[in-house]
Parts: sequence; C-alpha cells; structure tokens
Amino acid sequence: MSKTINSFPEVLTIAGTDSGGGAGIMADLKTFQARHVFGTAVVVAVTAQNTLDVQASKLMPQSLINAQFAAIAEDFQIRACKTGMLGNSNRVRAVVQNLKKYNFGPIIVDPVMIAKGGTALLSEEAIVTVKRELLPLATLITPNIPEAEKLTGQHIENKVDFQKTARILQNLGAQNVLIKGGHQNSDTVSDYVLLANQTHFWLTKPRTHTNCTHGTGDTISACITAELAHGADLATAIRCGKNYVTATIEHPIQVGHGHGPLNHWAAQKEGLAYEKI
Ligand SMILES: Nc1ncnc2c1ncn2[C@@H]1O[C@H](COP(=O)(O)OP(=O)(O)OP(=O)(O)O)[C@@H](O)[C@H]1O
Ligand SMILES: Cc1ncc(CO)c(N)n1
Repeated sequence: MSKTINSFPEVLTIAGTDSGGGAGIMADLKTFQARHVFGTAVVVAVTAQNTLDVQASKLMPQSLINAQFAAIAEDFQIRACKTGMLGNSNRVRAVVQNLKKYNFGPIIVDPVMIAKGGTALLSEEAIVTVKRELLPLATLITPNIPEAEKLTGQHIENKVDFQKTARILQNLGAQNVLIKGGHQNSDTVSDYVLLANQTHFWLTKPRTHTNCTHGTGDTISACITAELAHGADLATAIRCGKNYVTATIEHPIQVGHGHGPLNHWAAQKEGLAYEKI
C-alpha cells in the first residue's frame, strides 16, 4: 500500500535572525510551522540578541542575499512572502530587485525599524528607500505606530489619526494597510485595517499585561503570510493573524530575563485546531 505524501504551501521570510529565538526569522519560522506551511528564509542580517537587548549585528553581503533568492526560486514554489529587518538602503534595494525578478506571490512588508530594547534595525537613510521602493510592492504593509509615523510624518494619537495615516500609506503605494496598535497606552489593543477596496475595520482585543511581547509584529505578519498561502482572502488572513498573535501573548512561557518570547504553541494548548483560529 502506498503511503500518502503530505504537501504544504511553501512560503518565504526575508529578514534578520534573532539568536534568542524570539523575533525575526526565528519567530517567522515558528509561526509558519504552527500554521502548517513550509517556511524558507533569505537571511539579510544576523543579530546577536536575547530577550534583554541586541548586542551586535551584521548585514549579509548583497551577493549572498542574491544567491539565497536564486536558490529558493530554483527549487520552491513560493505562494506568499514577507519582509522583516532589512538593515540599510543597499539591502532594501537588493530585496526590491529580487522581489521584482521572482514571483513569490503576495508580499507582506513588515517595515521593522527598532527592536523593543531600542536598537535600530533599519538605518535612518533606509526609511526613505523603504517608502519609495519597497512600499509600492507591498500587497499589505504592517507597521506599528512608530513605524507608521516615521513613514508618513503623521502623529498617531486617536482613531482618526490611524485612519488618516493608513490612507497616506495607501497613497504611497501599499495596496492594503494594517497599522498595529501594540504601542498604545490602553486596556485594549486596537489594530486598524484599510483594504484596497476601501473596506476598513478595527481589530480590538483586551491588552495582556505582560512583558512577553518580543516578536509580536513578526508573528502576526508571518501568520497572515501563511494564511494567504493556504488561499485565504486578505481580510480573513488578517483576522486569523490577530487571533493567533493574541493567543501567543495570552498564554506566556517563561524564557529569558527580559522581554520574553511568545508562545507559538498557544493555539494547540488551547485545544484550537489550526483551522479554527
Ligand atoms: N500586550 C498586548 N496584549 C495584546 N495584544 C498585543 C499586546 N502587544 C501587542 N499586541 C498585538 O500584537 C500585534 C503586534 O503589535 P505591535 O504593535 O506590538 O507590533 P511590533 O511593535 O511590530 O512588535 P515587535 O517589534 O515586537 O515585533 C498587534 O496585533 C497588537 O495589537
Ligand atoms: C532580527 C529581528 N527582527 C525583528 C525584530 C523586531 O521584532 C527583532 N527584535 N529582531
């Protein structure tokens, strides 16, 4: 009797590593695994990092970034991809060129700028490159509040500011926008979504009072990427991403001594089949 060979959609993260296992490519791959897609990775940067801070980092040579893209394109059928830490202008440009060269499906741009401990993960000069060159390729851009402010020059304090800023990001070329509200000072966390067809909605959950929030942004964008690869429509994928990241925050694990990582097993622990999230 022949055995069934399972197949899973293949996805790609283009980002930086976190030696502490909580953020960047490590969070992306853990999320991909939990969401039943096969994860591949282009390493743009390596960081020496733990839950306390980023202690050192190095950007990969552009030739090695190009070689990783080529190796993946040669052998895999990538259904959706996401970007994270890109470091500087040259690396952003290298990534943009490769994304134009290969068709890796929907592109989720997480415009990572600063780690929770305060270390810059994108140089100041690269912000304008992200804005001019990467943002127009984005199927969905997923900035947190400080990133959305940097990209648009807007100050975000209230709901109207979120809506205005999302519209500006769309006018800059991102097809769809999710502004994450983790950096608010409130008992609930509200994210704002503006879709290409002008549908818009809020995703609101109770705030979990915890310092285990290292990698929340990576995790929600990786989950959205996975769901798109499974064939979900964007609104469904975003709702699923929010539910998944909320579960990973609500069931903390004890790791490290600073901003702890998320619990990527959370959905299983809650007895939620991955389809039901
Ligand atoms: N304490 C919390 N309780 C519940 N949800 C949270 C909390 N903190 C963040 N979130 C949610 O997690 C997701 C990521 O938001 P956040 O604004 O923290 O992203 P980020 O700053 O890019 O994260 P990071 O830089 O750690 O990857 C959002 O959906 C947000 O609403
Ligand atoms: C490598 C890396 N990517 C992203 C983040 C932000 O979560 C981080 N701290 N480190």
